[in-house]
Amino acid sequence: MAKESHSPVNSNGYIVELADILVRQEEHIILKDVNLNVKPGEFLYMIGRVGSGKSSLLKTLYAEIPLREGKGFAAGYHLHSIKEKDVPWLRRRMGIVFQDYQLLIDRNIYDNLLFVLKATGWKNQVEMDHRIREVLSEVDMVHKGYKMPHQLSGGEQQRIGIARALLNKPDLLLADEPTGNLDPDTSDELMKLLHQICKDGKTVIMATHNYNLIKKFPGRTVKCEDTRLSEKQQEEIDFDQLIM
Ligand SMILES: Nc1ncnc2c1ncn2[C@@H]1O[C@H](COP(=O)(O)OP(=O)(O)OP(=O)(O)O)[C@@H](O)[C@H]1O
Repeated sequence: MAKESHSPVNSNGYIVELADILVRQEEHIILKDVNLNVKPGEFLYMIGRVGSGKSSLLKTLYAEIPLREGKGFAAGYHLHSIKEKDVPWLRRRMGIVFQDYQLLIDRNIYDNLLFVLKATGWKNQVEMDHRIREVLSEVDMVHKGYKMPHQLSGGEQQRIGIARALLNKPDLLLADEPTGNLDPDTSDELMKLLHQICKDGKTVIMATHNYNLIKKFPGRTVKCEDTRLSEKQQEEIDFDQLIM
């Protein structure tokens, strides 16, 4: 493993490197002997049945689940030795997108984004305003800042979820079932957006159990299955196995 660095990439050239890690939820072993290398700019799908450990692995990457066995590196930080005080800094290097959007329902979109900027240390009003406009433009929602979350469709709310994840210019975007609540057409639009964000230079790791999306938008794929993580070639994926 490379040493801690301010660069999001370690000396092996990876933005994520996991070596023989074990993922537990309480006393249960969810995944073991996990090895994974992700290069900057890659789009990686993480697939597997409900309960196979996709969310747990993502939570390990953003240090919600502490890494106690094995070694891990993500976006500039060693996960096996990261200090509590550094976890917010790790999270600033990652954007996290959730299935249920997790917008604050008591304020409009602009204020949702402003809240995150202030919470992550931004102070200058002009700079915050500029950054909010930039991210809204990236997700094609520039005229929707005044809307309340409930006035947006699910697809639009998820675009805002992505905009929020981009606020601090993360190197790595983690998306946990981002299309889980969306209809197929809206899911396709969102996938195009995520792939565009990847083309623009970000690394994207996306957990999904919707194999049809991978058929339409092919990409490197790893699967959580029977407590193991393994790489799958496109032809090995059973596209008929659509588990919603
Ligand atoms: N907080 C928790 N405490 C204990 N066990 C948990 C906790 N969260 C998840 N688990 C268990 O860990 C296992 C893996 O769950 P996880 O959410 O990582 O799977 P997943 O592949 O993301 O599933 P899904 O597609 O439903 O999100 C499941 O058996 C689940 O019941």
